[in-house]
Amino acid sequence: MRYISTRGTAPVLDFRQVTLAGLASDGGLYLPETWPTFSPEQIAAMRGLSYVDTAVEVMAPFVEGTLGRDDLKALCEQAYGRFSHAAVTPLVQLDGQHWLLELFHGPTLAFKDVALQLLGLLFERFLSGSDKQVTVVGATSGDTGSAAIDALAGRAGVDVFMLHPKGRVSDVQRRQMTTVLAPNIHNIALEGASFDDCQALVKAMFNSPEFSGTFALSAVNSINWARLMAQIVYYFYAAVRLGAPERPVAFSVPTGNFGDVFAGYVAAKMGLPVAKLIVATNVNDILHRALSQGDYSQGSVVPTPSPSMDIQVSSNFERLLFDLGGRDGAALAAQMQGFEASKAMRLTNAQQSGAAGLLRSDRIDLDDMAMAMRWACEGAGQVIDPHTAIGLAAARRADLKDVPIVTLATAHPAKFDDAVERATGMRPALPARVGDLFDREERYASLPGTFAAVTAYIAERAVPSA
Ligand SMILES: Cc1ncc(COP(=O)(O)O)c(C=O)c1O
Ligand SMILES: N[C@@H](CCOP(=O)(O)O)C(=O)O
Repeated sequence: MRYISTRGTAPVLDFRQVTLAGLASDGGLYLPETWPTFSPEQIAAMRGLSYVDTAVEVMAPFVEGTLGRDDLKALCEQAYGRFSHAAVTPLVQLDGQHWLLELFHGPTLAFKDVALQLLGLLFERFLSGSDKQVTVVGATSGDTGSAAIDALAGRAGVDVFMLHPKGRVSDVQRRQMTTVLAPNIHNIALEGASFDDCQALVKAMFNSPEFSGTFALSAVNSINWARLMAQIVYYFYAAVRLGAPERPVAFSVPTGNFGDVFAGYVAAKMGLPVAKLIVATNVNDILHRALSQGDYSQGSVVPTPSPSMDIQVSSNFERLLFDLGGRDGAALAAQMQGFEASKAMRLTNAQQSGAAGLLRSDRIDLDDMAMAMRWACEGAGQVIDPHTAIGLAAARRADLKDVPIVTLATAHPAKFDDAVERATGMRPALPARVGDLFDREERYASLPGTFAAVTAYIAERAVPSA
């Protein structure tokens, strides 16, 4: 499989190269040159497969030329062996139409583990035997950071510099990052910053010829294609269990950086019968405005009880616009450069109507979020986190008849215990597997959110490429 950039001019890469590369050198994002597809018979043959075997079927076409099926299977067994549920991503029925797909049974209690446990092993595999030292620069609103740190702590050949917006992640999220004291892990809390500011700094580092020429930069955010590839798997796994390919299934996805829902879009391109993908946002609703009105204009970020979705520039939306706009790299580069200059853009008619076939969106406010948490708790005995509640609220008012709707349960409720308690009166306990999180020493740097301050901090600690 070969990978191309959304902006058309970066070199074409193979899977190993794209995994280590992160952002493309033309500022774009990598994606496969063509979408592999499965016939209904091939999808039907996934019935009864374990999560690992489903993962091998779904991901094999993307790693072709770099990893064989046996190697891929061994990596998946190792990655998903750390999950606390035998089904890895189990389905839980709420009522006659609604299901939760629990994605939080990994080591750091959020869906990010599904991809990052594998990505950590891919880094190890692709760097072994070389003396290359990779500098991972990442931005997090809480969950990517903890999952990436768990996956990469102590690994040879990788230093991790993780930026988070100071005071805008939950206590559990922060501690999951800052109590990991491995020497290759560096947490940076950016003062007065939002996740968008952190993400913009990361992209600026990739786009700086001087900085990216000095360090072998790599990414663990969903700008890295391998992240999305691993997330496609659970759409197949869930839909097949609910009757695909004969019965189409809809998914409701709590959305911020548009990575998780883009993985669902790819599953549909690969032949999975997806009735609808519901893009559920909180009040930081740039994606809802874009999909419902064609207006992709950046507002300022409002802090909410679903902090991981407090995002107003959704990186992976670029991948969707590229695919829907006929894969014209030059046109997309001009559109994105216009957005970067003015913080606003209109979707083209082709992009808007292309999206409308599969995607619909909704914006969920605080009251609707709290109501969904109470409904799940009182009606179905399920305590859910605020992000999942946003997905569930959108699913419940989607008006899709006769179709099972699966809401992606993206985080364990205990990661957001204060918000859950406020809405439901129940305070979820942290699972034993996270251990004595609140007794451990924390270590992180607090820095002003400027390019100069952050790059100076990294340059003092990272190993320059040869
Ligand atoms: C718990 C949780 N739910 C939902 C999201 C949104 O996912 P995405 O950024 O892939 O749209 C995130 C962050 O990415 C998250 O951490
Ligand atoms: N919600 C995320 C934000 C980063 O998203 P990513 O999927 O692009 O890594 C987080 O928790 O950090």
